[in-house]
Amino acid sequence: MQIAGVAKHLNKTNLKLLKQLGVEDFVYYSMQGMPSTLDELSATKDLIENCGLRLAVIEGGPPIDQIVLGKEGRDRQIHQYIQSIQHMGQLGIRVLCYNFMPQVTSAAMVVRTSMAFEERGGALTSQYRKIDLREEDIAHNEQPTTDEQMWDNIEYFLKRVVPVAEQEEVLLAMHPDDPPLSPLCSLARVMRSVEHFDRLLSIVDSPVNGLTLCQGCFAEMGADLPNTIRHFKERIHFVHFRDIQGTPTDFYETFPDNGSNDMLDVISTYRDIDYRGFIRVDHVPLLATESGSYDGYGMYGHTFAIGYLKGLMEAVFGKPAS
Ligand SMILES: O=C(O)[C@@H](O)[C@@H](O)[C@H](O)[C@H](O)CO
Repeated sequence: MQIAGVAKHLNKTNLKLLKQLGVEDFVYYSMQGMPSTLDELSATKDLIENCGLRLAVIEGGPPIDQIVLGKEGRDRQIHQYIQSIQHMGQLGIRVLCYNFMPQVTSAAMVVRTSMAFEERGGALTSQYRKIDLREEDIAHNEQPTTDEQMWDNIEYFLKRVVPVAEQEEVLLAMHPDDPPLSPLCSLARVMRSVEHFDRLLSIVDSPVNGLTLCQGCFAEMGADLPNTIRHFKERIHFVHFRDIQGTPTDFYETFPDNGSNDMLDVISTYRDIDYRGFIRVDHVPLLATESGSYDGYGMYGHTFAIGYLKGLMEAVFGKPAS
């Protein structure tokens, strides 16, 4: 298992910071799409490599909104999706983390009711409380959707994309819905339980059809993390390292050392299943040294969480050879 670093703002300073923390691999993260031509993706890879890191994971991926809701533009988007997977294959980028949340607005994807909940020492973090969610928080013009429509849309997508991913040796890592609750404002969200992930994996039973073990989301589901990791084993293609406190309908995100799960046990479980993929730090609280509003991607918080993760990994795997 290796740490891959993420920086919402892809610039040389952040890349250099990750390198200084001892990170060797990088996650390109954008919910607005990814470089769409081979040349653009190759230039992004060069920028990252010039700072001494490898481009290992694409997160977010190509536009998927039409695919998710089964709309008339979905074949065009699938065509673009296939091309992007081919580009990744050509450039040796082996992991694609994506999600199937209705992408009607960013507010309809990772849904929170507060972005200013106070964690330890007043560090800002996010909170979701079902009772606080109002319809107008997720304004959209879509017709209500059902679970079975969403499953049909996933199947339509996977049947066309998985064969290409197999050929290109690109691992597809479906990220859970966050929060894993459905429907939210009349839109169904199916990636919300261990059983539903089993169904996802069986729709096209290929080794490349896998998941992102987002610790935060599976914890939000109320799932036991070590058992869940053992359950999915080799179909885990990517890991998000974070934690929460609370229940599916009332939780807040925590520092990774301040949540409800035993992180040493969790990291030991990845060793037990011989997980060989990447793990990245996910949402972190906003610290006093930072300005702006909370978005989970402050570099100070990431620096703390990477250090903590490195310590856990050293305890479990031993000191890496220098
Ligand atoms: O901060 C985030 O956006 C992530 O926690 C996920 O929502 C994840 O990146 C996406 O779902 C991947 O497509």
